[in-house]
Amino acid sequence: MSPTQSPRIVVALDYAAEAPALELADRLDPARCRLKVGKELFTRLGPAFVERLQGRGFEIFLDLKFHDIPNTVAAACAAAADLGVWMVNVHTSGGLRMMEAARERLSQSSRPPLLIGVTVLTSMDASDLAAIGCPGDPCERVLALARLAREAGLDGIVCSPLESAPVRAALGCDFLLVTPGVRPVGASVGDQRRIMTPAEALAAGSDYLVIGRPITQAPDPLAALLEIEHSLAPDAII
Ligand SMILES: O=c1ccn([C@@H]2O[C@H](COP(=O)(O)O)[C@@H](O)[C@H]2O)c(=O)[nH]1
Repeated sequence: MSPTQSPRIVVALDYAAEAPALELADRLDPARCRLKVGKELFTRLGPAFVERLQGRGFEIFLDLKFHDIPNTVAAACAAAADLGVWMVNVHTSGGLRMMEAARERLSQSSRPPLLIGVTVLTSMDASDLAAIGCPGDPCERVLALARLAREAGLDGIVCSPLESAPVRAALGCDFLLVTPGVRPVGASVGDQRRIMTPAEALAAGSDYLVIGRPITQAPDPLAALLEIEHSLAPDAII
């Protein structure tokens, strides 16, 4: 990969403790991937852990999926901006005013992170949605929430790669599609429900592939990452 190219794989550092997470980070190259810090490690280790990773040169997706009243979410986004993260996210189901408040507050930051809206969790299928009172096709719901996120001025959404092509067709190219629910051929699906392979996800129009357990739980995480990169080459770069 040339230095001018930007990595499209975001490794989800979902570990129960700092040591294995840093052990993996120390084997990874910030030029080849970004890292995602989510609820588990952030709750255990806090902002200092994010700073340690940033100190090693990694751009960080702070995946805390803020979902609260507008004032609270805006303030949390400002805190994420102060931490210097690359990307932060909120739940689109928090509504237009909440997303607008986050956008507005980040516009006051000198170095705002990308602001991304979570649509329908990739662990949910149509029956899960129906059970919470939202019957219908997950893709239709993702499209509706994506339009709302765009109206609020967000930079993009989290969705399944299954929705990348329809969202691209509806909303165009200048809207980031961040997709978990990525499983290499043969990998365990786990709790994910709406999935594609890494190559399928890129071909469908995903900008960033969020991949956790297929890398972090592999006997050799670095080899697993390299295998995924090879499955994507030469399109794994932007
Ligand atoms: O809809 C969503 C939103 C976020 N995630 C997060 O992505 C990773 C996926 O990890 P895997 O081990 O590759 O399943 C994880 O941190 C989730 O919290 C998501 O999966 N779906």
